[in-house]
Amino acid sequence: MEWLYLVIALAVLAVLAVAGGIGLVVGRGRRARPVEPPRTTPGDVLAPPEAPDTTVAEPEAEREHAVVVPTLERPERPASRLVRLRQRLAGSGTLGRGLLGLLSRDKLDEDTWEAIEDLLLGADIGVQPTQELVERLRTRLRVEGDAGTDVRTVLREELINLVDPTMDRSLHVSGADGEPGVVLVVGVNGTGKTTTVGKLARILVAEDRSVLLAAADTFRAAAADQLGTWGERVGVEVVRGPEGGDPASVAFEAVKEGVDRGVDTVVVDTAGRLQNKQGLMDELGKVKRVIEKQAPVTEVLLVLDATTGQNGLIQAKVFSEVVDVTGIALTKLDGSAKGGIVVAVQRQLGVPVKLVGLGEGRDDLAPFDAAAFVDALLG
Ligand SMILES: Nc1nc2c(ncn2[C@@H]2O[C@H](COP(=O)(O)OP(=O)(O)OP(=O)(O)O)[C@@H](O)[C@H]2O)c(=O)[nH]1
Repeated sequence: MEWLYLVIALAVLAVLAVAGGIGLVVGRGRRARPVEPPRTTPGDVLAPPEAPDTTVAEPEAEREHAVVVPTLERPERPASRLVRLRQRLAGSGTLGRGLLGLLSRDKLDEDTWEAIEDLLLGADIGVQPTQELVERLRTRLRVEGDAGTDVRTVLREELINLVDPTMDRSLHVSGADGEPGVVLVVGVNGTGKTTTVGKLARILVAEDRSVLLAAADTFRAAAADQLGTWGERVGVEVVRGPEGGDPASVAFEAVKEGVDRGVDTVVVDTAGRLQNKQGLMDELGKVKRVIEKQAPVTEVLLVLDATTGQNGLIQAKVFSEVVDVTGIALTKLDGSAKGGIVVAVQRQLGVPVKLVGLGEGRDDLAPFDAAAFVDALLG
């Protein structure tokens, strides 16, 4: 009989030992594993936002006891970003090269001037600015041509005039009396609004500003997640509400939080549903009104997709009638052979282009500069 007790006791001990072993393995498997992020150096073309995060994600239920050490990225400083413009505008190079080729002909006859006009119109510069530019070039080349003036120099000067170097292109991201600056970002769906908010947050962080983001695009749930990912990478928090909730209340909470915490800038992403002008006016009007119970909106940025040409301009016009737009972020300029849209949009909306989107990389948003832009066009 004793031998039977002995066998049972041994069996129980064996089972306990095996169970303990399994417990240990599961416990280890639960820990988060920080991953070395790719180095961000100026000039790098970074991966699109969908690139893997800097920490290995864990299932929600297992996250409770995990210690996640976030590794923050250091975004590129804005000053060095415009150098990428030249190569990214390669598609638009046809405009610069084409114009220079035509203007350098021995004889500038009517056919040549017509071809110049066609080239400018094809680059979306718009009818009125095209006529003005052609008139200026005709006069200057007639008067100065014989004196041996360089065609390229004349064209460069006139294009810069057309883009207007006198416009104030500074972003108003600071509030008065210690209040945060509030940047309201508006525009049609798909123009790159949320991406631009994320990229703008990086520009502000690169300039050592504290930032809070508001996911007031409650219409598209993924937009808030998208912003969360952008924010996480650079240590910026996102205030969000329930899906389908009131965008104005999210914006209000974010700006309130910004005031309470004393952050430098709050950037508010909005939904760009263009179902009708009245609906848009009601929604954006309300968002702006409730924000201003906390702090004035210092900048209203309209995001416009450069590849949509005149169509995009018509839609953009509706937004500019609904809110007082103070600056334009022109996205996807890298994919467009129609750099002339910069001139058309400024003329039609009467507002300066302040930022340009140059690609899907995280730091592919640059402050706009008229001379650098024209130099990139001329190649
Ligand atoms: N090539 C290029 N792609 C861009 C640029 N800016 C944004 N995109 C891409 O455009 C697509 C749409 O961007 P989103 O930011 O989701 O657009 P959205 O306007 O917020 O869209 P909704 O949230 O639906 O209103 C994404 O694939 C972006 O990566 C740019 O400057 N260049």
